[in-house]
Amino acid sequence: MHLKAPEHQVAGHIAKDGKPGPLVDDKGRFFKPLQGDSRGEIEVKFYESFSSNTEIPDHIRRYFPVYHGTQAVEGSDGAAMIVLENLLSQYSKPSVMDVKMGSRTWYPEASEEYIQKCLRKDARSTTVSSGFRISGFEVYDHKELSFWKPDRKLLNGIKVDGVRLALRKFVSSNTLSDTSSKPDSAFASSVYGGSNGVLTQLLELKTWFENQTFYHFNSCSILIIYENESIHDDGARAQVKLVDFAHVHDGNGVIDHNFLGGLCSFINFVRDILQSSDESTDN
Ligand SMILES: O=P(O)(O)O[C@@H]1[C@@H](OP(=O)(O)O)[C@H](OP(=O)(O)O)[C@H](O)[C@H](OP(=O)(O)O)[C@H]1OP(=O)(O)O
Ligand SMILES: Nc1ncnc2c1ncn2[C@@H]1O[C@H](COP(=O)(O)OP(=O)(O)O)[C@@H](O)[C@H]1O
Repeated sequence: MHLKAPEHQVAGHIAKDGKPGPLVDDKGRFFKPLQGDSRGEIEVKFYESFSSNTEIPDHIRRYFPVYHGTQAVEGSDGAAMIVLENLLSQYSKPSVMDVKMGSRTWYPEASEEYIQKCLRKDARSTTVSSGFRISGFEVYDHKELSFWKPDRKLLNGIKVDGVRLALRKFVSSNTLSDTSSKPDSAFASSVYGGSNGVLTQLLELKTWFENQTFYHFNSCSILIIYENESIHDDGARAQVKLVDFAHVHDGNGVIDHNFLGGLCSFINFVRDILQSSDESTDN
């Protein structure tokens, strides 16, 4: 089995200081290291529960990576990995964004030290103010014919205006590293709009979150993906997926207000960009 580091990972842990990072194979699978201090265990428990939960409708299941169990991986010093569907395997020039949901990324059962660390990051980013933060993104630059990724440290500190700008850059065709040029939002309607676009998918998820009480998706991310190669012909093939279940808890019959609130807020940001790009094409 030939394994390599994923080309378009936009957030989360990477192989560093002897610790394994995620890997992908050529058969469409994504291997995520089992994280220590119960996180790996919690994520496996979630995937086992979710994949056998017969009350999850198919139209919702498609928003989650397919789970293929766990496996000790030779290429990674025998480390145990969670084996998932590689969400990017069918994309050749993907733009990818990771949006961490919720107005708090901590939960009462966590250690005081962990809560304090989360609180600092939540307050410094748009987590507290807007109910989500952009954790990372990478865009295909149609002018430079290469991928562009903003600096993670800078991205972590952006405020609401920065989020609006990032959401526009994510769907723009002009040179993205040039801070003086205004993003043209050329792909806003093909990526965010339409019956298969991001907004429609987010609204479908919202309907489920308004009712589901199985799980509380603490610190979970929405991954947005689209294809640049086919954007002018076959379309953007935009997909919304949920990833990172290392802090999911039982919902115990209670709505996940933290995720739902963040989702509603994120929907409003996406809708605003769609509306403003419609207005600019009308003029
Ligand atoms: O260690 P850090 O500071 O890189 O924090 C990780 C976060 O990075 P960031 O907030 O972007 O700096 C990281 O955030 P992203 O996935 O990159 O959005 C996770 O929150 C990670 O925790 P976990 O894997 O969800 O348990 C976080 O790891 P832990 O601090 O929880 O180990
Ligand atoms: N199933 C997947 N297929 C493809 N890429 C993925 C998948 N899951 C996660 N990723 C990539 O890895 C990043 C980190 O994933 P995540 O599960 O949040 O890891 P961590 O727990 O280290 O934060 C995501 O932002 C995304 O770029």
